[in-house]
Amino acid sequence: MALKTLSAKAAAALDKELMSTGAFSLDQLMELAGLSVSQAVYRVHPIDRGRRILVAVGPGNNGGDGLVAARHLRHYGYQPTIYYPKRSKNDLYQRLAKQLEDLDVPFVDDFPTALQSTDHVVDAIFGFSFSGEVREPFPAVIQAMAETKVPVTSIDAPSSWNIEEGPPKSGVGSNFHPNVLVSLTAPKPLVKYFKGRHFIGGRFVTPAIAEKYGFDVPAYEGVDQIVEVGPGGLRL
Ligand SMILES: NC(=O)C1=CN([C@@H]2O[C@H](COP(=O)(O)OP(=O)(O)OC[C@H]3O[C@@H](n4cnc5c(N)ncnc54)[C@H](O)[C@@H]3O)[C@@H](O)[C@H]2O)[C@@H](O)CC1
Ligand SMILES: [K+]
Repeated sequence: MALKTLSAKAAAALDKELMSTGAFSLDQLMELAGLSVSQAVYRVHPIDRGRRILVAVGPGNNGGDGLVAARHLRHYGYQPTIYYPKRSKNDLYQRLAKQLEDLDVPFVDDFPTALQSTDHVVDAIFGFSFSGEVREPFPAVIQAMAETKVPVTSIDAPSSWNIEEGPPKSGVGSNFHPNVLVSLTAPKPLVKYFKGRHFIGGRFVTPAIAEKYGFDVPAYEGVDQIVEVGPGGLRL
């Protein structure tokens, strides 16, 4: 049976609701989202497969999740490197970047070169608020992720994919098929085009919210922040 999906509009409304009537702060949700992603990377890419993790960080909250994941991965013993070309002036992102700098995590300007010496990539460029055609400087980054043999884990959406309709039919992103996807809260409709390992993360939703938005809270086990589900959002 297929898992219920959340449209981009519903995902944005749910986010807003969690941060208003739900009484969460963005920092809290981002911390839990990033923690989920770090656990998924640990699961699919154990440390003995190579410690070097390149995190491609976009300008919004998807990027923030990537910065948080990088910090947790650093504490697990990985060696993250951050590509963050459009740094936000927002205080939250500045603090997340400072926390990484204090752990001596390097920030690099040249993504294709960094890609040549990494063991795994985390795609934290765009999430459910992406729309239209990919603007600079990200087309070359998406293209490099599409062509690399290094495994890629995408946060919430493969960046450049349309949230409802999946990979673009042509141009940037049409050949981008990441190996792993961590859907936050619930999968987005694009999962039906995704063929890799698929996890749900973001263990912060109440049963009442899940019921209101029409999806099931996955059966997280023990202290896990992620649950693996089938590729296109099918239950395993
Ligand atoms: N409730 C949840 O599930 C949570 C979701 N979070 C994350 O927040 C994400 C959504 O964050 P945001 O709404 O900030 O948006 P995104 O991070 O998805 O992207 C928005 C940014 O991308 C830019 N952008 C959009 N289309 C573009 C294009 N075609 N070319 C270049 N730039 C483009 C926008 O200008 C904006 O700066 C989710 O996907 C998820 O990763 C978490 O941080 C918090 C909890
Ligand atoms: K992404």
